[in-house]
Order: sequence, then C-alpha cells, then structure tokens
Amino acid sequence: MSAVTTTAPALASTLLRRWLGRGLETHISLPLFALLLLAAIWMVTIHFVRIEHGAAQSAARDSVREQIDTYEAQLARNLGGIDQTLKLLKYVVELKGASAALPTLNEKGLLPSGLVFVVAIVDRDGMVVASNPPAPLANISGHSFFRPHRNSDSDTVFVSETLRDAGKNEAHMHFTRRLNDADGRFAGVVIVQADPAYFTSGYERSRQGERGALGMIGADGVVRAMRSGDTVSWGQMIRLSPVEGAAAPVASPWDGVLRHTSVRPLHGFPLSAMVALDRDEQAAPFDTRGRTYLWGAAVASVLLVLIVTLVCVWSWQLTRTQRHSRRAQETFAAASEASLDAFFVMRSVCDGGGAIVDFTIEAINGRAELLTGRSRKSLIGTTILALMPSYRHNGIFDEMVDVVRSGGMREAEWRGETARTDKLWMHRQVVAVENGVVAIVRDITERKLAEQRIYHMAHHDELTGLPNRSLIRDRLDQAILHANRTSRCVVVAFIDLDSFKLVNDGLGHTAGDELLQVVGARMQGCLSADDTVGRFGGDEFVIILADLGEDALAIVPVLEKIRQAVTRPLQLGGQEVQVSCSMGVVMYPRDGQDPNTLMMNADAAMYRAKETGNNRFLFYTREMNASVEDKLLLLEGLRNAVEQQQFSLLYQPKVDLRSGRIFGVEALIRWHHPEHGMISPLRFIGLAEESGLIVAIGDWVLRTACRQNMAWRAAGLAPISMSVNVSPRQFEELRLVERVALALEDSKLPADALELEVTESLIMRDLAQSVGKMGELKAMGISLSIDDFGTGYSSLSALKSFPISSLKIDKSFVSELADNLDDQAIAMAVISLGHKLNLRVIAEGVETEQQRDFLRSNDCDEMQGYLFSRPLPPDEVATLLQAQGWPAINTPVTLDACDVAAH
Ligand SMILES: Nc1nc2c(ncn2[C@@H]2O[C@H](COP(=O)(O)O[C@H]3[C@@H](O)[C@H](n4cnc5c(=O)[nH]c(N)nc54)O[C@@H]3COP(=O)(O)O)[C@@H](O)[C@H]2O)c(=O)[nH]1
Repeated sequence: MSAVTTTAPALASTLLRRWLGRGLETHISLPLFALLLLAAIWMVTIHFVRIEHGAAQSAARDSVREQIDTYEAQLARNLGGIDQTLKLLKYVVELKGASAALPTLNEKGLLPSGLVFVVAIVDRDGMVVASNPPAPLANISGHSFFRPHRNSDSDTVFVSETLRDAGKNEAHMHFTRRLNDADGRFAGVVIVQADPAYFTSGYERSRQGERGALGMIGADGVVRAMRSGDTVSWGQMIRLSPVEGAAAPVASPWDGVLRHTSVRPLHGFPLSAMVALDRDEQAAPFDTRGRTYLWGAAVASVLLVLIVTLVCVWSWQLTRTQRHSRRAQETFAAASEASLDAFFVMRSVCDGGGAIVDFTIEAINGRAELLTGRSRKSLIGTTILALMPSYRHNGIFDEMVDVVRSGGMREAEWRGETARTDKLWMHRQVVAVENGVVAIVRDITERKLAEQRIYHMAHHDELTGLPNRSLIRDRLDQAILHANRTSRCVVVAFIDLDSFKLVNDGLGHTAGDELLQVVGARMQGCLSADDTVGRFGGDEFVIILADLGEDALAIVPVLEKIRQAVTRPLQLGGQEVQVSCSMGVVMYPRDGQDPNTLMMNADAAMYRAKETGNNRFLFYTREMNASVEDKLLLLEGLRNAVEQQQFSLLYQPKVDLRSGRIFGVEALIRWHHPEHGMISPLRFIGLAEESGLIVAIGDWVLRTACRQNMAWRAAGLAPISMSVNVSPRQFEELRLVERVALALEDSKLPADALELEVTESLIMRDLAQSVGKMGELKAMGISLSIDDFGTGYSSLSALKSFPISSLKIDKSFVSELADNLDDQAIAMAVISLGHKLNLRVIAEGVETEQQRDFLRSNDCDEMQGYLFSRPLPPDEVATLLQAQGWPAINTPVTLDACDVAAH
C-alpha cells in the first residue's frame, strides 16, 4: 500500500513531464499555435471587413446626403420656375383675362418653352380656354387637380399625381393654381403640365448606380416621378418619413431592395425629394475589399493549415522516428547494460584530409568497465589509441577504419594484450554505425580453454598425454609441407616396445599403463620441443624429427639415445622391470612421398627390427616392403580361403603319460593355398585375428572338430576328447557361448567331450569378463584348458578363480627340459602348481624320450608332441585309436569339406 501511495505522485509527475514534453513536440505545439494564428487572422480580417462595412455605410450616407442636397436644390429650382410661371400666368389672367394672358406673356418672352412645359388656362367650368402649345378644347373638370381648387380658396400650388394621357403613352404631372375673379370667387385654374422625367433628369448613373433611385414624392405618399437606372416610373405608394441619410439601409417599398434612403420635404410644395442608393452597389467597392480580406484570410488559413499539416506530419514522423530511435537506444542501453558483452560506441576522429586517425569512445556499458578496469567517466572521451596503443600495430585499428569505410561488420578472436587481459581470450565484433563503430567484446576465455581441452583430448593420448594418432598424422602432414617448402627432410621412427605384453599380462594393466607413461616421458626427454613423439596405439610410439638434412646417419645418436632411455630399468609395482624397443626408421622424401607410405614403411622396418632380434633400430630399405606386400597378399588370400573352403583340420593326439594311451586330440587348422600349397597357422592365425576373419574361421574349426569327433564315435572308436584353440578375438566375440552350444547341438557331441584351449594372456585381457564366460562354458559341461602356460603372468590368486580343468606347459619350456635347469624348474613348478589347484597338467612339444621321462618322473599327467605323433588327418587318428585295441572301423571317419562361410 505504501508503495502505491509513494509511487502515485511520482507516476503523476512522470506523466505530467511526459505530457509537457509531448506538448513541446512540434506536431502538437504547432497546431495549437496555428489555431491561435488562425483566430488572429480571422479576427483582424473580420475587423477590417467591419471597418469596410462601416466605411461603406458612411460613404453611402455621405453620398445620399450629398445627392439629396443636390437633388433638392435642383427640384427647388425647377419647381420654383414652374410655380413662378403659374403665379405669373395667374396674375396676367386675373388682370387681362384668359384670352390675352398667353399672348401677353409670350410677347414678353415669359412663357416657358412649349417643348418642356404645357401651359394651360382653364375656366371655372373646367374648359381649357388657352394653352401653349395650343391644344384642342377639352373639359378637365373631372381631373383631380381641378376639384381641389374649386372646392377650396387656398392659394397654394397643387401638384397632381402623374397621369398617363388618355390615348397616349405619355404621362404628365400637373402643377395648378386657383384663379379668382375680382370678387375672389373661383374663376378657374392655371396649369403647368410637365413630363415627370423632367424631375428625374438629375439622375447620374455613375453616382446612383444601376439600382439607385431618385424621385419626387407627393405629400400623399404617391410617387410623382422616380428614376432607377433607365426606368422612369411613378404612382408607387411610398410611405417614408422624411429621413436624412438613414444609418442603415431600408428595404425600398416598391421592390424590396435595400437602399440607403434619404427623403427631404420640399419647401413650398407638397412634395418631398427622395434619393435612395442601392446598398450593394454603394458597398460594392468596400465589399470587394472585404471579400479580398476574406479571401486573403481564407487563403492564408488554407496555406497555414496546409503548411502546419505538412510540418506536423513531418514532425510527427520525425518525432516517431526519434521516439523509436530513443526507445531503441534505451532498449540497446538496457540490453547492453544487462549484456555479458562489453560495448564500446566510438566516433571516428579525422584529420584535415578526412583520414581516420583515431576513435573517441562515446558510450560504454558496465561490462566494458569491468573488462578495461577503468571507470565509465575515465573511458568516455578517451581515444582508442590512447587507451590501447597496440591496436595501431596489431591490425585492430585498421580493421575499425575498414569497417567505417566499407560498412558491414567484422569479427575476430584475439588474446588480450594488457596486464589485465593477457590471460583472456576475447571475441570482437566491430559494426559500422553513423560516424563510427560499435565494438562488442566478449570474454571467451572459458570457451577457448574448453576448446583447447577438447582439442587436447581429441589430439592427445589420455594415458601418456602425448599426441595421439590423429595429431601425429597432422604433425607429419605439417612437417612434410614444411620440408617441401624448405627442401629439407623429415624422419619418422615407428617404435614398438619389446616384451610389453609380458609386463601387461604379467603385472597387470596398471603396471602396463605406468610403463607406457614412463617410456613416453623418457622418449620425450630425448627430443627437442620442435620434434614430436606420440603414442600411435598400444605399445607403439611414433617419433617425427622435422627440418633435417639428407644425412640419415646424423639422427643415429638421437635414435640410440631413445633406445637407451627406453631400456633403462624402472620400478613397476615394487618390481624392477626392463623393456626394450624396436624401431623402424624412414626418411622423407627418400622412403615415401606421403604420410601413409612413410608410416607403412616405418612399420615394415620396425617389424624387421623385431624379427632380427628386438632392441634395435633399422632404417627402412626397399626389400622390407616385400613383407608388407606379402601381408596384404596373404590377407587377400585369406579372404578367398574363407569363401572357397581352402581349410582342413589335423588332429594331434594327446597321450596319458602313465598309461601311454590316447585320451584326446587337439584340432589344428591347415590352409591349402591353391598356389603356395600348405600355409602354417603361424602365418595366418595372427592376420585372421587382426582382420576379424578369425571369428568365421574359428567357428568352422569348432563345428568341424565336433562333427569329426562324432564321426569317430559313429565309426565305433572309443570316445576321446576334442581340444579346440580359441583365439582372443574369437573368445571376446559376444556370441561365443551360443556358437559353441550350436556346434555341440548340430554335431550331437556331448559337451564333456569338448575342451577349449585359451591362453593366459587372453584371460588376463579382461579377467572378470573372461572368468564369467568361462564359467558359462563350464556350466554347459565343456572343459577349459590354459594353453602356453608359463609364458604369461597370471597371478596365483587369479589362476585360482579360473574355471579350468588343465594347464598346458608351453613347448618353449619343454624343448630344453633335458639341459636347461631353469626350464626344468619351471616345468616342475607348473606341474606342482597345477596339482595344487586340482588341475591336470599336459606338456606340449614333447619330442624326445628324455623330455617325456622327465615329465613322467615329475608327475606330469599328459603329453602331446612329435615324440608320439605329429598332427594327423582324421583317418590316421582312427588308425592310431584302432591300434590301441579299439574295435575295427566300419564307417568312414573323414568329413566332407565344410563351407566356412556357411557358418
Ligand atoms: N586359434 C587357433 N589357433 C590355431 C588353430 N590351429 C592351430 N593354431 C595355432 O597355430 C599355432 C601353430 O599351430 P601348428 O602349426 O598347428 O603347430 C601346432 C603343432 O603342430 C605344434 N607341435 C605339436 N607338437 C610339437 C612338437 O613336438 N614340436 C614342435 N616344434 N611343434 C609341435 O605346436 C602347435 C600346437 O600348439 P598349441 O596350440 O599351443 O598346442 C599354434 O599356436 C596353434 O595354437 C586353430 O584352429 N585355431
């Protein structure tokens, strides 16, 4: 509530300020001003119109007065003359008689012109007795002008109404006086007859206009003569009081037209003079001026309205644009304040020639203060080069100038250069605005570091931190490019650790990992910063030495240093371990033109180094390529062999050392190459393993061996066990258990007649998983045996957990049993160990009787070797079994060739 009460006045004040502010806006203030101006214009105009109106009335009044004066004088003269004639005529008639009067007067020249007036003498009976000009005798006693004189002895002049002459188109007025005889009795009348036009001849069109009127009115209100324009009229009844230039025009009774009218009685006559000026005609000049004023005001008003409208529309648009712009600026300011980006609004500073020499900071946001470590106050007005002198040389200033010149936007990332920002990565966006640029700067350090981390992870080996295969390849590409540009050489060394497998399998993965880390670090320690050592995979390393001369021998000391560094003993899990390495060395461009060829050749040289005894480096030679090519050819052939069923199995008997009887056989594969003849599994099992072909091949071996065993049984031979070798990849394959079950099911061989031989190293790859899988197989009734026992490093505790039934002493220990005390000790230890774990122990590779005797005397359970039998085809195994006293064979014991691919 308090918030409401406290904010209401503030709101009202804001609204008032905004309203006043709006009022100041042109499109609002200008119309108000224009309204005032319009009112003023019209007030002045109306004022002038009124002045004109007054002037018109005043002028009309003056004119009427003047004209009535003139007209009155004119009438007075005319009427005076007429009356004088009447008086004279009366006098002469009364003196000399009617007949002599006119001649007397004519004689004296006292008669008025007969053209203008008709003078007549009428006797008491109304008979015209004399006239000038002469006229026929007539009686006028019935006329209106006769009776008043007969009935009254008044000696005043009588003015008759204007009458049209009978039978004529002419009209006349009659001015009469009474004639008396000597006794004063009525003796007749003297008459002066006049044309009414005679009394209106003073009409001036120029002064009275077309509709002005001038005339003479009888005291009875009847017009005697009146002219308006060209028309002379009479007889109208006009009851007008005598007026002297009335202030206002009045409607004329005869036609209703407004006229300024003046009526003035004529002294001595029952007549009045009248002048009436048409109001419109009189006011015409003034009205014209008034209209001019009005037109002027109207035109001025329209112009004013138009101009104001245009200005208002323009102003409104301008204001709207400004308001939008202001809102946009406010929004921009608010947004920029809230933004995580720093904003710098900068105006170009130009020299006299118009070239941009600097930028002045005009506005910034809070983020910009944080970024620069300077206050807004200190930044605004500062030039960018004063703030950041380095921008002149690092391209940023040139970029800003370029943005101003060509418009648009530029963006880039760069590393800070000030003490405050030298650890920061920033992204800038420079955008052209009017008279300058806006720079939007974002701190992207976190993103950059993340990118670097991701890049490092993607390009480095997690274990050793060394460049991984992808970065090795990249560095090699760069080194080759550089070598091409500078005509220099690059050396690539492919390094494989000797006996790493022993450490890894024997001491565990952790020890193996540690070994790789130590060895990697030692190799790195032998090289300069420009050289590269990377982990290619497993226990393989690659070294790239760039920018070298053509003398390959010059790098021998480096290679030797690496070899010695690797072979230095190290402590792993409390044990001193020593490994060596074999290196294959190639030189670009001598040994290959591209990275792939170089790597392949280095690999070939490394293998040759291994073949020739390990712990050495060998430079690549052309002949080494043959083995690589061989390998490729072999792989190709192996694929064909799978498709074209080029395999067969031999079976090597396993003999009980105590009874000397065969109790089982080991299935051993053979490849019958169509061109190269028989190929040893020693040559192709590894390749099949590498290529994955071992899965299909192993499956075929398993099925064939099971079926063969059942074939012997079907032939009536004694049941024996069948041992099948399972390679690591085959063992790890997800469907191994399923495949074994299928082989047993298809062949109907009892599970306890099948033994799978796996190596120690295979189990140790993933102990838990291996033991689990072995457990599943054992649960099916299948036996498991550890092949080549003694060459790996299974711990006793691990060995205890293996669900196996026998150990096979590797033939490398058996071969020198007769002379080598170490081998004897190992063989005896394995036998003892096996028995302690309730396992049977079998020795392989027994070739001599001494070996057999040693084994027998040391309680070894079983043996296998050339001494008893080489691996044999099925029928020969059958013969051997038969020879042991089993019944004669009555069915064939050799299986048809089986389709590997079909399985
Ligand atoms: N995964 C599979 N591996 C197989 C399969 N078949 C064979 N192999 C493995 O190939 C290696 C070589 O086998 P091979 O050439 O068949 O040699 C075996 C025997 O011929 C040989 N042997 C047997 N007795 C003696 C002897 O007295 N002296 C001597 N010098 N050699 C002898 O030993 C090989 C059997 O070894 P092992 O398997 O360890 O018992 C070999 O590693 C085979 O395992 C196959 O189908 N799958």
